[in-house]
Amino acid sequence: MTAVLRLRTEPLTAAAFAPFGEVIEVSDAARHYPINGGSTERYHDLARIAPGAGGRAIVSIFRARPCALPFIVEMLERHPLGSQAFMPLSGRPYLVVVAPGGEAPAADGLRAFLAGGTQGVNYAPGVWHHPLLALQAVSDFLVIDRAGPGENCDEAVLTGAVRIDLV
Ligand SMILES: NC(=O)N[C@@H](O)C(=O)O
Ligand code: NI
Repeated sequence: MTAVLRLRTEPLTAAAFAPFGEVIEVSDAARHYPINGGSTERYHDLARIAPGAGGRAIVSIFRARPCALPFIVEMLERHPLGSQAFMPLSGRPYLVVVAPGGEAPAADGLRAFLAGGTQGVNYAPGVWHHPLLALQAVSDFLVIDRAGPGENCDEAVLTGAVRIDLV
């Protein structure tokens, strides 16, 4: 029987997520100022989009089916050559499961965040993360990541007898 490590989700905040990248959201903590004659407030430069050398930043939409809970995390991936940003378009929460960069993700280093429906995330290059985990219903996400030469997706199976059970 595989041991199950129960990983509780934590709220997504810029400070808590800082080791993994940025949170993309309307926040008074961000630099913001009025534009367009005052009709619009610009929340400026919220994430470091990094297409890497020879890469190009591309914009896509992911339509994701919801995952069932509790969710067993068995693998993570990373994009060593560029960042990857997700911005929810459907207004629903989703799960963000990450581990610090490095050769392989360690199960005891995993963090699980419950992202709100108006919070995006930008994974810095090389940050281990689980592929998109929508919740509740089919949800759309705007995705900004990298196109270009080179292999930009490493996958790692969580080793050891530990599986992460998100509750
Ligand atoms: N495969 C793909 O484009 N998406 C993943 O990288 C992901 O993080 O969801
Ligand atoms: Ni990814």
